[in-house]
Amino acid sequence: MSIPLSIKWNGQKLTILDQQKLPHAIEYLTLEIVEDVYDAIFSLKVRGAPAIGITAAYGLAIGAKRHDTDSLEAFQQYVEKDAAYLNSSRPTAVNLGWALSRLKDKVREAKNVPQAKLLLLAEAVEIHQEDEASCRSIGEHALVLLQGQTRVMTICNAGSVATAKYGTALAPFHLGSERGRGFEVFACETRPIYQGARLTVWELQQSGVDVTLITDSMAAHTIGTKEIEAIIVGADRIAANGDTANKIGTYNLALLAAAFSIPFYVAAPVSTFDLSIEDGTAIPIEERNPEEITHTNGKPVAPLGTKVFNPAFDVTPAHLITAIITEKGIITADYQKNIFDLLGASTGKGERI
Ligand SMILES: CSC[C@H]1O[C@H](OP(=O)(O)O)[C@H](O)[C@@H]1O
Repeated sequence: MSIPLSIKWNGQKLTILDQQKLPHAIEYLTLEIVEDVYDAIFSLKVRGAPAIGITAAYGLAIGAKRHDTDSLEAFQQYVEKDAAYLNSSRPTAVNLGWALSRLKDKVREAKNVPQAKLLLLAEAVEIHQEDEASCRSIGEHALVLLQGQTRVMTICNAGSVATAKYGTALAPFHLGSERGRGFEVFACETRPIYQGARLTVWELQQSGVDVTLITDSMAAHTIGTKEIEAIIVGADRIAANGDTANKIGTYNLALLAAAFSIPFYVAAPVSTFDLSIEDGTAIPIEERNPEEITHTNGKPVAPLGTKVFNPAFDVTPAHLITAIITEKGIITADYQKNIFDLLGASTGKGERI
């Protein structure tokens, strides 16, 4: 797979692929301080639930290196403050808070500040490496599920650049291409910031996958006329009952899948599950700058001062989801029961994974 990695850590330096420059430029940014990481996440230079979590983890670790104190208590307070700041960059993807929580837990194991700093960094590297393995496993499980299905639709970008590597929803296409398993993918452009047109199309072309770009409003007509056989999407937060938050427009596709009686799959690592919430009504939905809708290339399209509603995500009810594909396996309804079975009895209600 010849797609540039979204996140690089060389032991000293954190660099990210600037996703706002894709697909026409491959540029990496070095993030040196916590504020750089916050800005990179907030401005979607790095985006995608898993990639956000990995980047924030490194951000917390590099930020902690700058805290010169011998007091472990003071150090832990600094880390808590930095983690809260990074966690405020975007509200919907649970991977952000999940990754930061893992690092904060590690600090509590430390006996002194130098050890705490090493533990933070080691945990960030661990999260990064785990995600690559998880995405590859999701791709393998998804290939099994998609057997006999060639024409598949997706929305947004749940691809390699949104993760450590391979992606979630796009993982089967990247892996399949390496094995001569052909797909015809129909990518929704994903207004208002075009993750589908800019990122998914580019990724799949890099992997030699047959990809066709459509506007979001073409989805129903395309499913019917092109005889789409399945829809597969990523996720930003999955509640205990299986309700799933993903890019705005995903709910539309789930309704269309039901109307056309085709399967609707969610692909996500277990780090995207948030068992502390019963259902999707508790998932915070990010609302972004109205100019993402009123402007194109910085120029106003709508009349100035137009009232705008710009939610970046929607929530698909579990009953519209055919299966959730994770690195640990595939789950189907009854999600409430099967999610806990999949994750083991240790994750009781109210615990994050
Ligand atoms: C595997 S990426 C998951 C998820 O994140 C994306 O949102 P954004 O581009 O705003 O970061 C999109 O919802 C993907 O499906």
